[in-house]
Amino acid sequence: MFFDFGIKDVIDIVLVALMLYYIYHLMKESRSLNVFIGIMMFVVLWLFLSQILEMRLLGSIMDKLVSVGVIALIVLFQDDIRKFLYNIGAHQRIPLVMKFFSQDKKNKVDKENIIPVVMACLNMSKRKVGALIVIERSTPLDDIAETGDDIDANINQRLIENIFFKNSPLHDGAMIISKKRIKAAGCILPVSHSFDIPKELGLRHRAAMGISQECDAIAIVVSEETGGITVAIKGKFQLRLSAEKLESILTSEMAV
Ligand SMILES: Nc1ncnc2c1ncn2[C@@H]1O[C@H](COP(=O)(O)OP(=O)(O)OP(=O)(O)O)[C@@H](O)[C@H]1O
Repeated sequence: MFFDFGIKDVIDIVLVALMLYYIYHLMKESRSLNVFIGIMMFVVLWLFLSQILEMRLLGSIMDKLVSVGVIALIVLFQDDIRKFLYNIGAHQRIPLVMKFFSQDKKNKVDKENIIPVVMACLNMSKRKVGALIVIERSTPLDDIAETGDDIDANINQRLIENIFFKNSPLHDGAMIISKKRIKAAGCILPVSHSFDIPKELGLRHRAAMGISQECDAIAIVVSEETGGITVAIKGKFQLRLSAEKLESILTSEMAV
């Protein structure tokens, strides 16, 4: 048995080790480290009892628990599994595939649409009007848009400012910009539970981070408290932006 051990087995072990390390990191981030340790202890005990000691009765009971446990884990960790699969998809994308699935070039938000967004953010920042704007890229945001109210209007600076005006019925929640249109407002975004977000940033920023972690959308926040403009892209914040910087980020990101 020992002599059968070959290069394939080494690769197998390395891949399993990498997978366990990745799961360990994911669970640590989502505060589920104790669950991970519990699962590992159960698996070691199961292998020891059923494979090494060959206890058939206990082994078969544990086999059944493992098959039910896998379903329970999928339900318990559906958000983390989703994030994990999204990360794999995002890293492995080949440019050609990306081109195939992404929006038509003519539907992509361009410079003409970026200016009104930037100007609206600048004005709202000066007046400390809170705002949360999400610009769709290759991942469709239809499910998010459905949580708010349909707008379907041209991207217009005054309309954006009007929507986020404090007494407007749609000022709460996020605005979705898709295919050169303001698609919806008052939308609910997934909130990030990351520990890395500075404590002074509240739910609006957490919601921007949440959507940017789940897809390739660009989220812009204007803080009601400080007037600061922040952008969240792929799980990273760029804080305290000037209008010029916001414009250059949007222009370069939309060109990708
Ligand atoms: N999940 C969410 N999806 C969309 N919008 C949200 C979500 N959670 C909170 N918001 C928006 O954020 C507002 C609350 O902002 P909060 O003061 O907690 O955030 P903040 O990050 O500190 O921003 P600010 O600096 O503007 O105060 C809500 O009134 C709502 O409009």
